[in-house]
Amino acid sequence: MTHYVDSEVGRLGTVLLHRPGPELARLTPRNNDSLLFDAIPWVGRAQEEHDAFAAALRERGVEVLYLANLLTETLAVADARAELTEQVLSSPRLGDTLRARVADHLAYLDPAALADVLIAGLAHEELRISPERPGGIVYTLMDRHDFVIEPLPNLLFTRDSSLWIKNRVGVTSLAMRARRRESTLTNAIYRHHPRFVGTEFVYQPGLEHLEGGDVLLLAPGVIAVGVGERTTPAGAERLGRQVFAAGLAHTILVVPVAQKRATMHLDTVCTMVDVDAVLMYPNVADALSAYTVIAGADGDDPRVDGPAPFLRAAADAMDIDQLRVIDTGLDPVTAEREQWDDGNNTLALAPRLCVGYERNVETNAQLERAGIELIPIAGSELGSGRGGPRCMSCPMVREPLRR
Ligand SMILES: NC(=O)NCCC[C@H](N)C(=O)O
Repeated sequence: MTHYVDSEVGRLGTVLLHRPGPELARLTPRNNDSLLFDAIPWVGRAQEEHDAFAAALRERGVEVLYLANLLTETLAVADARAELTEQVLSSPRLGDTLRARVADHLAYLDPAALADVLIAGLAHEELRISPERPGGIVYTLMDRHDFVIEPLPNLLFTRDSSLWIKNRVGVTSLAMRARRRESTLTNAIYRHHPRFVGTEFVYQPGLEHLEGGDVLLLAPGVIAVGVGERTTPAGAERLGRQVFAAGLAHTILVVPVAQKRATMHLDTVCTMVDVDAVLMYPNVADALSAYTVIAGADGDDPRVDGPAPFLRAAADAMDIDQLRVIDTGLDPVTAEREQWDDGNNTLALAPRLCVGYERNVETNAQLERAGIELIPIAGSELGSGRGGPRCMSCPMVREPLRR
């Protein structure tokens, strides 16, 4: 099975999604901020919206893989099960007594039930504690709203916890505490699931912070990396070194993005909709700059040029006259509203064909006017975590772009 992605827009063949489940039901007004959601989603409706998203992809011939299924299959491999169990048990929050109780609890779960716990976490009252097997001081002092194992409601955004560059997978190093454990799951899947046997890695968890939402494959050999709230300059440098060493790219554009929730990743302000066109938030488009990092010859340090305006630097690196820009919204206020609602965050299924949230009416009209076909999906509940179709998808196979 060959997984291969060298652009943002080559015809999509296979994509990794996560259908939201019980982990979303963990969100309450007490914890939604720390779990990185702006509202409390209606879980059933979010699932319906997600099923419609997956159906839209399948109708266009895309193979949809679900993370929970891959995880369940991975947990049938003894080494993977041992590794993932060990990882949750190693949390210093637990202490030895509670750790032993949690270990007992996990040991009896079949792979599907264990996958559920790794994704949805374990609430205080779900751990059966008896007088013969007490939870100790840690369990006693826990608030009943605390989690013994924290849930992963942002697993929905599969874009961020792994990425593919050509035939290599990168398992990322997520910046926010609420998301760090996500990459233990993707790491285990790519290392142990039979589908991925022999796959080489271009990034590993534990390295400098890097999230997939910041990585845009502008053209074969040219990668833009946003640096801001989630990806650090050191993460961008590390990715650059690793892709250069593996011969996966010749140029990295390092693009500073404001460290704000609305612009947490580069793909919240810019996504590609054609081989030479981006959908971009006009309130930042002109201010966005890029440093061009070019692979050194024979292991020399890479060369860093710039800063230059992002659109100019990108066109030069891509070896095209210019990168066409389609604006989010029409006027600045609509643009701001629609950027917040992930109007920029489209997923391309092929050049000039993409999926976007239906609610971003002006942005979608702009796309149509520019000759881009938009497949609208509902996202009133899905969007409460601040992510759109690109964030909710990790392409594993795209038709290579011919240059
Ligand atoms: N690539 C993306 O922009 N992903 C969206 C992630 C949303 C999630 N609630 C987060 O704050 O990390």
